[in-house]
Amino acid sequence: MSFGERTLWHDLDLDVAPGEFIAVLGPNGSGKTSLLRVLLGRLALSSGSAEIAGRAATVGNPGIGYVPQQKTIDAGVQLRGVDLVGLGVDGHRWGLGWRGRRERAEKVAAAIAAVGAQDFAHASLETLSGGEQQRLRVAQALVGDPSVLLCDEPLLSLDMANQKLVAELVDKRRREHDTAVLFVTHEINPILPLVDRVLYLVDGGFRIGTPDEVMTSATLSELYGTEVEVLRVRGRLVVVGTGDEIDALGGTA
Ligand SMILES: Nc1ncnc2c1ncn2[C@@H]1O[C@H](COP(=O)(O)OP(=O)(O)OP(=O)(O)O)[C@@H](O)[C@H]1O
Repeated sequence: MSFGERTLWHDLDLDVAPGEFIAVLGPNGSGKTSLLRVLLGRLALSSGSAEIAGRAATVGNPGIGYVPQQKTIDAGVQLRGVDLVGLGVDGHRWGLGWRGRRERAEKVAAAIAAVGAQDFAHASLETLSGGEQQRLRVAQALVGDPSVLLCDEPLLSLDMANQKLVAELVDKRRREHDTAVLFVTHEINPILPLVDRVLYLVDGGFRIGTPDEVMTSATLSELYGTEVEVLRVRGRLVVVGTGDEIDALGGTA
């Protein structure tokens, strides 16, 4: 994938199995969101191909659920949680008659229940906390019964309890429905126990493997082209020396 002279990645060959949980890591501008946009059919590859369940990536693929980067809901937007989740329903599938409307409402209610959002789904989104809004965004992504779930920084600006809750919702989905997950994040620790493989992008290069294979001082030093240390502190991974926001020292390497 290139933009003019700039190559985000090349020779990237990634096969994601049903039910697999892949964390996509990398510094700002390394191409994580671009990778999701390729799979969503919103960005064309410079060369090569991207397929979802054997079909070329296209816009509006009902097999994909997408949790976009969290944006605060603008004050004055009178959208409720049920409306947001309803936007994720593929209209054609449910028809327009009362039966279609009832099936649609049942789907929306089931998705809201699956993320435990019944108590606040009828409130205006602008009145909800970041964690509550994020649970509804996950419900919106799941309501179409996707076989692939793409998540772009879904834990951003959530406290630890809500990070855990949202990560567990995604994990439950892939375990119960064999949904493959690509999870873009700057913070691997909240999802470390769930991750099968890591795709780590840095400045045109990448590594793919289990967290134990990729998250090592040797591998990341090679990838960043500078001395990087990966430490394990109380079960958490601490990365030092990258000079970017993944760095435990906050980019002051
Ligand atoms: N349509 C485009 N045309 C030209 N350049 C683009 C386009 N889309 C993205 N880029 C560039 O590609 C690079 C990768 O962007 P991308 O948003 O994929 O990075 P990212 O890894 O998701 O970053 P962040 O962690 O900051 O969200 C950036 O330098 C961006 O400016």
